[in-house]
Amino acid sequence: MATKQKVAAAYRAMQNLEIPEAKVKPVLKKLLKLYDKNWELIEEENYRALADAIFESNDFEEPEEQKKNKKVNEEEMEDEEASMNDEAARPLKRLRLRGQESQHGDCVTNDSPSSAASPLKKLRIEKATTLQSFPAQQPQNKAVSSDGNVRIEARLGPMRDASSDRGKQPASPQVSLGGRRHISERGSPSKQPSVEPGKSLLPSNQTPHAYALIIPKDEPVDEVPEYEVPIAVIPPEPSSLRDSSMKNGTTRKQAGHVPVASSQHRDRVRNEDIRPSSNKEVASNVVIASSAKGEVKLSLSCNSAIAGPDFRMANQEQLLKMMEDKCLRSYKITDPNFSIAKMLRDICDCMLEFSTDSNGDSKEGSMTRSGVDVLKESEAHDTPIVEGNKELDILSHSSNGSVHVNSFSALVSPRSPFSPTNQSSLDDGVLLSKMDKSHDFSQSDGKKQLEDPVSPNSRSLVIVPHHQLTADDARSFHDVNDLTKGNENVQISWVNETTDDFPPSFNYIPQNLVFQDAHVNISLSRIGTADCCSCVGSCVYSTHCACTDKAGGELAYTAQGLMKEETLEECIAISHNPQQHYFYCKDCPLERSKNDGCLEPCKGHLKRKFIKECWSKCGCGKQCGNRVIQRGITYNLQVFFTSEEKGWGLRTLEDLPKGAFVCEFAGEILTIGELHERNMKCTENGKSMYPILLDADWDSGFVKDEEALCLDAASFGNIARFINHRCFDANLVEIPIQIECPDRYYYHFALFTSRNIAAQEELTWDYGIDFDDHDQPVKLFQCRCGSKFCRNMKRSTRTTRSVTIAR
Ligand SMILES: C[S@@+](CC[C@H](N)C(=O)[O-])C[C@H]1O[C@@H](n2cnc3c(N)ncnc32)[C@H](O)[C@@H]1O
Repeated sequence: MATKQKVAAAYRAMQNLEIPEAKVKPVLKKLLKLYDKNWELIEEENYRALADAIFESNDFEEPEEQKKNKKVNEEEMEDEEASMNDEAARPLKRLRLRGQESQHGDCVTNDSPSSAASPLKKLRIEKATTLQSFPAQQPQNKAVSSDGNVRIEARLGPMRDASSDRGKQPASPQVSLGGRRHISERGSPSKQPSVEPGKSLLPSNQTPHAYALIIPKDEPVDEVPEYEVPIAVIPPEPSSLRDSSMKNGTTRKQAGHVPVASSQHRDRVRNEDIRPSSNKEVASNVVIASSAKGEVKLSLSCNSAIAGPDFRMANQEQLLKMMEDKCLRSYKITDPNFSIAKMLRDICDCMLEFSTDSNGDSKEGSMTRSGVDVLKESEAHDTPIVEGNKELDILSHSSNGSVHVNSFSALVSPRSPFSPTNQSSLDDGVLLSKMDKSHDFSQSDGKKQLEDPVSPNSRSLVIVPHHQLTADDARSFHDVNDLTKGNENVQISWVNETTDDFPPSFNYIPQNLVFQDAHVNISLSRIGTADCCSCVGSCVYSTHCACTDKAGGELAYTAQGLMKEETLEECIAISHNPQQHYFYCKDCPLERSKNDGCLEPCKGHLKRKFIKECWSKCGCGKQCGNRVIQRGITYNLQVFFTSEEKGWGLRTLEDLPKGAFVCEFAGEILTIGELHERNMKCTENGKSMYPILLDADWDSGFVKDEEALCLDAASFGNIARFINHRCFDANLVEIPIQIECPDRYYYHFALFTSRNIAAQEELTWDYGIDFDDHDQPVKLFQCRCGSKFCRNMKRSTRTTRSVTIAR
């Protein structure tokens, strides 16, 4: 049949579905382009691909940017149209390419003119974003499109610097699947290094490619968000593969189904007619974990018991082929170069990028991770020695009916000797993606390095069969990415490049908690009209705000959420010249708490400038500019082992502007009496306390014992417990923030940057210690702050400040 007739036949078929020619034409053109004019694919199943594509294009409104692309593509298509009538269909290049490479884990990106010009593919690329989530096991992470499918996107190739996204909305909702790392409401700089996959995956000069995965939902979804997606195409499914793709519960239309007229209707068809029969109990699991040195372990498990007695193990080739076909057909992946092995390596890349960069995206969108414990780094991980296979491999079945599929590539791990282990979460094998230390961002020059994509050492994948893992190896697959255990808006990783030590064990609490006796009375009834504002929206625009009035009459924060220069300088000046701001209690609660019969005179407390933030009883909203610290940590930080014998420390992974809120010092709220008791116990058993007094307002009147409070972050604390002391020129300054209490005996101890801080710099704060005063609640330490103003070296005669932290 001549092309003209084929076009006419397609129009007719669509006419039967009451689709006007005008709608068919542009989609048909795109489809022809996508299929390299292979009419067979378009005609199959009564033009199902065409109909689906038309419906998809109708379902979603395209964003401006896509429309622009579309226009360009339309122009590109003009030539196509001209030749539409006379050119014979060319061979199916994309499928052939895919077929060629699918036999190999490795693939070469197709940048041929035809693929580059593919409008559909281009639109996909527009949509590309970092893999934020692997939501198959986490329904709450699924982004459900209006056709009832769940969409995950993974990006292959050089990553866009996320900082370029600052202040912009994600291109489409699904892009922000895991908004966690983009949470910064003030557009905090969140740099994402442009890490590229290894040489074998993608030549350095290639443009980014995107894979778009749509996992069919298995349950009806009542409310589905609308997504802006490009025209999606479901290529017809050859009958030879149909059975296999249906088996695992993939919701596909049966052959011969006539596409229906709306996405809602299609949902119904899928849910009612084609619902998988028995996949409710599918017990598959994806475990992704990484170590401090950038190794990523992927473990995919599926329960073979569900397949019944006829279960047989697919060989590697079959499995790859089946999965690739499935992805290309069922999941609407339109990239002909798609390969599963490559996708797995991409997951490793994304994981590495996710865990090492300062980009944002995703607490909620984080990949599915098992609760692999925080465990130790194995030294044996450092030197890969054997060039190995580059393919996906199926290692073994386990005796409990599970099958473990492990992927490996490039290099075989040098680890040895190995001994059997029964790490249940690691099962039978691991895929490790290694990042060469010389390219690690944590190197001593303090700057993140972009990986050399052509260096075989820059990142490689190594396979370590599970049965060869020692307990030490297993420990390296800890949940390194988040010391906060999901308690903060951002994940905070740790790294130790100096010793074999783990971070100390403690309970992470994002906010202060009362230990026992502390009387922190937070109640709405205590907040009078003078203690909360009646502003509407944000107090930034308010002429009169009761909260800011309390703190000096002016909003303390800039529109970007930074502490205003003037306020900040005032706070810094207090820290720098404490003598001028000391006050002395007549009857010091601290001395009273010692209860040793000899009441000593008060040694002085530093009166600080308070900031009052708005709170729940205020008229303003949650986004009010006068609510900064209560939104929590927003910058990318990392705990690291210092090289100056200070133990662990905290550093920033991104540049921080002056006046930025870093974190609050959170811990157990103790009465001063409890502090004293605990101090004595700790002295006896050699334990540490990290106490700070909440004494910045003790001069306001007689402080009752139960109101004289302090915080101890040693056993229960947040990330601030890792911040080391630096005399005088520390880069953080403490500022008391009053939020939910009208009194100032309880307040939040917030740490703000006192200057611009470059990425990788250690964050420090002046504890205000007088290193000459040995009559302090806790033991002093030998200061190694390195400051030229170090009080420990100079043995200053400065009096004791009220804040004391010692080990
Ligand atoms: C709040 S903790 C800071 C985190 C601590 N480095 C760790 O490893 O967990 C305070 C303790 O860190 C150590 N430290 C903090 N600053 C220090 C400094 N400038 N020089 C030496 N040790 C320091 C002291 O042992 C101190 O008791």
